[in-house]
Amino acid sequence: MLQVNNLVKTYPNGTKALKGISFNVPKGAFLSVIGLSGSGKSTLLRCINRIHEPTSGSISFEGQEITHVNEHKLREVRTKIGMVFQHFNLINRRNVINNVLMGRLGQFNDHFLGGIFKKWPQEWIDDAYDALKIVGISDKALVRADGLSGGQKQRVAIARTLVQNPHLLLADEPVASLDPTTSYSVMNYLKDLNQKRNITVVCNLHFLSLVRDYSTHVIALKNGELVFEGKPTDITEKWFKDIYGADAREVEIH
Ligand SMILES: Nc1ncnc2c1ncn2[C@@H]1O[C@H](COP(=O)(O)OP(=O)(O)OP(=O)(O)O)[C@@H](O)[C@H]1O
Repeated sequence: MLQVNNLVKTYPNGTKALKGISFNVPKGAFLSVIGLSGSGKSTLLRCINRIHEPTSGSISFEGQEITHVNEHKLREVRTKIGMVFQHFNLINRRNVINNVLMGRLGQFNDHFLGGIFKKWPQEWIDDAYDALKIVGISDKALVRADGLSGGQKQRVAIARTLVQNPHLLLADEPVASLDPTTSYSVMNYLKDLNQKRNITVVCNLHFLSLVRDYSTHVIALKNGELVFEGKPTDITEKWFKDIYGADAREVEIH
């Protein structure tokens, strides 16, 4: 469903963040992207949904080349690609239900002003409450986003993705700022999205224990290059040292 071919990203300051990355993501996969800090993981995700413009190379999504599409087409593509971030990206001064409803914005641009003035159609509001129930925080619907814990914020971000109903979810270190127990709970929601709703997931992760528990496929980046592609069980001690360096020790999250 996603083919990345020879993707290069050089930032304006000359940093070569991606140096020609190629890989395929099959439909229904849970692909983890691993690698040291600075290896290019966030840049890769941001190039896929064009938050950052790739310098060269191509990205094909559901059979369509999306690297050079116009603004109109790009907006349409983005309705099918959800994003979950390390720092949640909620609107802090708005309540939870409004944040969840933001997941519908891209699909219904005509209603944008309605959303801003809180005139969401009742059916959408009902859907948003259902999404909050799925992630277990419907009691927080009317609380401002800045009154939530990190784990609760990430569940709101996942509920926002649920109402968007994307075909592909890009998750950029979704549990990096959460405690281990909350991390597992958030990862389980992502797994449900992947398995029960058949949403393909591409997820940057730091902990290999999470990679082994949740992903079907793995790629590893090192200094902007793809150095490993395989299954989680293929990551041997030798590969671990290749990816993270000879002195690296695995840190488990339980
Ligand atoms: N906006 C930017 N302008 C210039 N350089 C950038 C920019 N964003 C990232 N970089 C650089 O690109 C390289 C890759 O960064 P990136 O954030 O993609 O890595 P990462 O693997 O996601 O790291 P982390 O795990 O710490 O989030 C790094 O050298 C980084 O300093």
